[in-house]
Amino acid sequence: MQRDWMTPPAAGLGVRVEALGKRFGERVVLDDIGLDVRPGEFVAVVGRSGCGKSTLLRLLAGLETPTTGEIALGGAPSGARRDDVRIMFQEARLLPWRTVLQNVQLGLDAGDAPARARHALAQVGLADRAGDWPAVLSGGQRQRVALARALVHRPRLLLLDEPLGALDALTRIEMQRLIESLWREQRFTAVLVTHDVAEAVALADRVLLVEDGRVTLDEPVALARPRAHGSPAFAELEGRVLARVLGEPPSAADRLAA
Ligand SMILES: Nc1ncnc2c1ncn2[C@@H]1O[C@H](COP(=O)(O)OP(=O)(O)OP(=O)(O)O)[C@@H](O)[C@H]1O
Repeated sequence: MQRDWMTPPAAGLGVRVEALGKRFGERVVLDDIGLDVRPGEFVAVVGRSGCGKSTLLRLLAGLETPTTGEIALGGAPSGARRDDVRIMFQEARLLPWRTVLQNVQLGLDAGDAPARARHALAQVGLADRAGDWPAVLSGGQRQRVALARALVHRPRLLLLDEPLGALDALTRIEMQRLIESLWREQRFTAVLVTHDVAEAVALADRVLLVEDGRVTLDEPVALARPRAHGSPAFAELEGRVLARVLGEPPSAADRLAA
């Protein structure tokens, strides 16, 4: 029988951020962030280490409170954490004394929780590992479990804080493909923080650069999906965004294109 939780959620949540600032003591981390993410859009945020990317994601998740400015999710002012907004980190953060299935069903009401968790595990290709302990999984498999733990709540906004940062290059590309196919199927809005400009260009509709507490670049990625790493158009865009992240002057070709 088809159940509600087997179908994708109604629509992704739109995100609107205005004049967002965050200070920790005297340190101004975010100064004046403006951001508009359409429902169902996939946006990547890049920037140098320490520029405040994770802080921005934590603010969107309701894990931090803004010092100044406003965040609206789905048109409503955001405050506390909400169930349809999930966040995934670089570490899977699984409970080692619980099985894979128990980790995924944490936080669900009893009833059909095991069936929902199994469904989410199947979506990430781990249907046969439900009874395993986290310790026997590879790093990539643990991140799949973390992804299932987010998906089981049918998120309308998925926040991804460098979730593939600790994986080897091949596993990373496999996981990128999995995230992209789930995003296409489930239609959640996605905001990905990554150090890897190629990952941002592979997955995002737009790449944003955060510098000096502001968004200083908003680059649309108009390449057809799935995107071929290394194609000339991919490499050109990746090189251009990377140069901006590193603060290098534009090349002659960029100046002509601008
Ligand atoms: N809870 C906190 N208390 C004090 N300072 C903090 C706190 N959280 C973050 N910061 C500071 O805010 C700045 C931005 O941190 P954040 O983790 O958001 O950067 P990031 O761009 O995600 O960095 P990275 O790419 O290295 O992960 C850093 O200087 C960090 O020390």
